[in-house]
Amino acid sequence: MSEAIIVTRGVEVTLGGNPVLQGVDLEVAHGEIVAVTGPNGVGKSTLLRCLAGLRTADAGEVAVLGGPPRDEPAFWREVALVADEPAWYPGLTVREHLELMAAVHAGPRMDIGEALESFGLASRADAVPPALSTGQRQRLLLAMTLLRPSRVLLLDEPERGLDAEFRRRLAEILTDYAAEGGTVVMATHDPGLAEAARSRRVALADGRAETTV
Ligand SMILES: Nc1ncnc2c1ncn2[C@@H]1O[C@H](COP(=O)(O)OP(=O)(O)OP(=O)(O)O)[C@@H](O)[C@H]1O
Repeated sequence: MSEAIIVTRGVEVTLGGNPVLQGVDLEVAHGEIVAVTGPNGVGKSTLLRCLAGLRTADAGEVAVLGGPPRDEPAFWREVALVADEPAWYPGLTVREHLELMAAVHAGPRMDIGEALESFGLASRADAVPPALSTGQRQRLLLAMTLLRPSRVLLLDEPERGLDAEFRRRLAEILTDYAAEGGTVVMATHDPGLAEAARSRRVALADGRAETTV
């Protein structure tokens, strides 16, 4: 068994007086892709927020890369998150967003042209985000995140707004990332994406996590 990069033990979170997570045990190995599934409101985003250190568990333990997640630069240099907060600047073009990521993160994983091609954004390279479609903006967020080096990728419904063809492409992008030694946890409602990415499926139900496939 390879080294566990993410470990949770008995994680409990109560929100607005309601128990959401009630003892989540999860281990994610180095190079593994885990898809967290389950109905709306079951706690997938809450679990990701705990892994990202954006929410503290009321009980239990969370370790990412050997220690508790910390909302500080050293942690965020290793861990990349795509959630639903917009992370783009209205005054910069698609190409400039990618140039910005390449400039601030040492050792980008691909060059700008490659990223534009890989994420299907070449024809929109000179557009600003407000002029992009919903799916193109999501591709931009993913391109910015995958361009920078990281060891852990946390994705909250990465399929949001993406067409079927690009979802298949995303599965390849994620398997390549994992093959390079990255570890992925994504919350998803798309069983096709979870399967195409050859992920281990972990279903959240009644506040607990269970591997299903
Ligand atoms: N700030 C908050 N205060 C109170 N309740 C909250 C808060 N944030 C989330 N919740 C509740 O916690 C539960 C879990 O929410 P969460 O967003 O983690 O679910 P999810 O599985 O990601 O859902 P979805 O599939 O709809 O994205 C939901 O019932 C939600 O209404």
